[in-house]
Amino acid sequence: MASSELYVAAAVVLLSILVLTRFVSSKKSKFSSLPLPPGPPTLPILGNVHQAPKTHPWLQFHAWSKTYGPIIHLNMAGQHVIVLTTSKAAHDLLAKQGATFSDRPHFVVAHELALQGMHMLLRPYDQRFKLHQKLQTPVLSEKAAKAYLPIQDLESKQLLFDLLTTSTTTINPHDQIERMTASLIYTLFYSHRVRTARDPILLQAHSVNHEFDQLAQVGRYLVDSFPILNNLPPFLAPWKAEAASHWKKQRALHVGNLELGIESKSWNVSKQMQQAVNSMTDIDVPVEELALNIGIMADAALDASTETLMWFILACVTSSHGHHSWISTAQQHLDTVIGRARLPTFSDRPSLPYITAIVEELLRWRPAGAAGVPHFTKVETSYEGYRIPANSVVIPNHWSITREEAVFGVDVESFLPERWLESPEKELPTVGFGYGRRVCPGRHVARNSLWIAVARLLWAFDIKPELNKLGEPVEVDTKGTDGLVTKPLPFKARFVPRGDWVRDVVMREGDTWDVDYHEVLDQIATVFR
Ligand code: HEM
Repeated sequence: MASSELYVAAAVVLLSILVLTRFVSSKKSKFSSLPLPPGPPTLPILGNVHQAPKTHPWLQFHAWSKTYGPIIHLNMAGQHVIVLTTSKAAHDLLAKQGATFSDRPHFVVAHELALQGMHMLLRPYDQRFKLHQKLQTPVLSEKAAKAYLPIQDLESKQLLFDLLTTSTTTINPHDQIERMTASLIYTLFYSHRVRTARDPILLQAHSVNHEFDQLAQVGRYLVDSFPILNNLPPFLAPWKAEAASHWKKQRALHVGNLELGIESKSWNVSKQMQQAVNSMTDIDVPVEELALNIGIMADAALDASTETLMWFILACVTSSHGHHSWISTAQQHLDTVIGRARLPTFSDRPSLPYITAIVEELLRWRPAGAAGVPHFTKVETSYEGYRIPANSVVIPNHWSITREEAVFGVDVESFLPERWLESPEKELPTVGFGYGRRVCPGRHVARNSLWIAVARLLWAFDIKPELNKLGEPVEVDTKGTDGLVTKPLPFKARFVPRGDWVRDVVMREGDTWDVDYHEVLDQIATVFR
């Protein structure tokens, strides 16, 4: 028998045994008299597998929420999946019961083998995770984020310059936006400014992340559903070689970047975190573990920030030819508060609540992680009279949470910044960054990046749809891609300067390549002393 056939035969036998044992092994517990949360009807053994959405799962979860309510139970061939569809349910479980709901589902290939258990987003909620969270907290705190504003100021000026000096006004701005977000993160983390979207370090990160995404595809490896298969010898477990090869690339990327940061002449996050590790006398943190903490943080920052800004451009494009007035309202505010002789700055923030409302609305209208990032509970518990079994995957479905009509109003599909300003007595729940002890630690840095970019882009440009040969606006798809980070499908926009004054200011201030950013970084260091 060829080894692949042997593998399939062994896998089928094990699979049958395991599916059966999952069903017969449920023991009585103090919650066993409670019903499971409601959900779509199931088939024997398969449960809801046949209804599992193949792409864009958040849309099907949202459709189910209309029938089954704020907490839904799915049975994926014995794997319990709980989908939360309201802010209240997500807060009650993931935040208020954080000690129970802060784990992550176990990915054998993508995490345990290919990342040697060191992927920050996928780490189980254990002592080692808490150690790494403790290393991250000071460099991502609100206070630290404030110290990073000069770098965000620099990179957002450069963004305007780059957009203004492209050869044509009709472009897909992804490269310019990604350059800005990458440069912010790589400057802070490694003292490395990114000049173009073709920077070799950025391209290497893309290539490694692309391979990782393939390994992390749900359902690609049987061993992810049945970890016991990992005990098979390597010749029956081809995923082991794939994962080992991937680990070498991850290690090379992140350790290489850490070394770049440590060897640089200025302050950066790598040096700051290395110093924190050195001061811990009782704990050993190997170099690759520190490198992955920083590197995965950089990856998490890059994609989510870039794509949220791409959704902003798309919101402008799809709003500019309708009756929507949020763009002109924002520009009136900018004209009144800023005028035409200078760029908006962070110190204008208190005077520009409408821009802040646009940022919140952006995070609501198109949450970058539309289905959130799954949490996991190892222990059984209950909620609102329902049993939540041990070993459940718990999905905070951001798409439903951001579309709760009782909270946000009936026009949830419209981009309406006003909803964040209209009822200050009834504060809306902020959305998009997850919940509880796994909430995005980069949210302060992210909000600042979004704010300055949104304010400056609206100050400088009318962002309009591409025109076809007949001079009509080209339709843009607003559904976006599948995946952990939901990206707009490629589209083009016209960046039309709002007047000659834009050119005057941006040409004067926007070319930042001569700025001594090492000096700016060394200023940041003073916050940590
Ligand atoms: C608009 C930009 C961003 C969005 C929408 C976003 C969103 C998220 C979400 C939804 C999660 C999962 C939370 C949960 O499990 O409940 C997350 C986790 C994370 N984010 Fe962000 N993020 C953004 C930017 C950033 C930035 C700028 C950084 C770092 C500088 C960052 C670092 C991380 C890390 C390290 C995690 C893993 C946390 C954990 O598993 O405990 N993110 N982010």
